[in-house]
Amino acid sequence: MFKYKCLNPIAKVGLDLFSDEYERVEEFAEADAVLVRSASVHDLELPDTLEAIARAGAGVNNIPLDKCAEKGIVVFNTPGANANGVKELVIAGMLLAARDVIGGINWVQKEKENPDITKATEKAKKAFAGNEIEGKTLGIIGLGAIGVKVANAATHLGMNVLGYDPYISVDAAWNLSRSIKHIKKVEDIYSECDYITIHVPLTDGTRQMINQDAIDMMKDDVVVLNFSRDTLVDEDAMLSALENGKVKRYVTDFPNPKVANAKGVLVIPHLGASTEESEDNCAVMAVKELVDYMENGNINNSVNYPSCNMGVCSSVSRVAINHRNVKNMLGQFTNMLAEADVNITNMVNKSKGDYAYTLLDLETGVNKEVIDKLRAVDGVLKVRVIKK
Ligand SMILES: NC(=O)c1ccc[n+]([C@@H]2O[C@H](COP(=O)([O-])OP(=O)(O)OC[C@H]3O[C@@H](n4cnc5c(N)ncnc54)[C@H](O)[C@@H]3O)[C@@H](O)[C@H]2O)c1
Ligand SMILES: O=C(O)[C@H](O)COP(=O)(O)O
Repeated sequence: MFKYKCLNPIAKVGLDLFSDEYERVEEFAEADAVLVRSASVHDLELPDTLEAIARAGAGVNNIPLDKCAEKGIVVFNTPGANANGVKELVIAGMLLAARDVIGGINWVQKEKENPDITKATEKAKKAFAGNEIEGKTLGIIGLGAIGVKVANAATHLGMNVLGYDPYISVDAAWNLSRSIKHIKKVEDIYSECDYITIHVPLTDGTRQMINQDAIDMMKDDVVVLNFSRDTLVDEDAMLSALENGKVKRYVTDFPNPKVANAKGVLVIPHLGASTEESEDNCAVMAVKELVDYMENGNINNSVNYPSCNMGVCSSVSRVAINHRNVKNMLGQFTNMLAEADVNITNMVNKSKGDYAYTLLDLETGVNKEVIDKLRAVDGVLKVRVIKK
């Protein structure tokens, strides 16, 4: 029996994929596996029993990835599963910034008891007029699952699209419309675009990426959209730029006390992935990842451990070892098994950064003594007997 805990509500269609072998628990401390959306895991004490955390979503800055890796806890996310939901809201954000639709709707609410509202509308509407986005230039920083979808959709709306991503994946490049101009220097995005949207993960390298220097390079009346994370933008610099008219609108999906009431900022309450479709997609992908890891030891879409897939075990037993990426680990494991007279029928050893993972299929079962010896190897972080 596996125990799982949901730190946020997770769509039923995903949770229904757990078989009777899984029990939902209320206590984090009891969980073997955890499902989470944006709740912070940083301040939680990670129980020794915890094997895996699946983020039903893209951003993993709410999870202490290294701390988890160090405890042999594999962290997954669900790449692309909510990208369409975000793409649609980014397009909406551009349209809401281009014309004062929200100001107009608020005006109607104020005038709703006015019997002459029809006539008054025709006088008042010029205050809410704006521009069209067709023919304008959109710059996209980060061409991953979301950036690519935004880029392709914007070209269909008649925008000129410039894209910047020095680490673009082959898959993303294949999916990108050929009409998108590949930009090699991010400065060119800043200086050439009427709309700029940022779709990169929050890391120490991207924090405050849109800073005063970046804003200084932008065209007057630029619209900046941030559906990634608030701290990617120096919001003090952004508010000054709105104040002095350099930036026309800042559209953000991340309310905080600084922007919530600031003039010129359109603040959406983190709704990018809050569609039934995205929530379902993320939940299904996250649960499948957890089940495959718990039952087969396979790792798909982990952000702190390497991908590793040996399918379903057809040998007598399978052992999974999470360990540091240092030399001679495999040699020690195979020697120990040979000494115990256990034959290896299949194995995979993969690494990602400082961490590695070894899956071993064995011709016979292994006793506790061998498992304890494997656990005692310097650099081993976790050993799991997947199949006895
Ligand atoms: N508002 C929401 O509800 C919502 C929903 C999903 C994702 N997000 C945020 O959006 C981010 C992106 O999501 P995604 O699904 O597109 O992720 P992704 O991993 O598919 O794409 C991120 C892209 O950013 C690129 N990148 C990284 N550093 C860069 C840099 N310095 N300059 C340019 N490009 C860089 C990567 O190469 C990658 O292609 C997530 O990390 C998350 O923070 C928000
Ligand atoms: O990174 C993400 O996937 C988004 O920010 C969505 O977060 P949510 O699952 O809390 O809506």
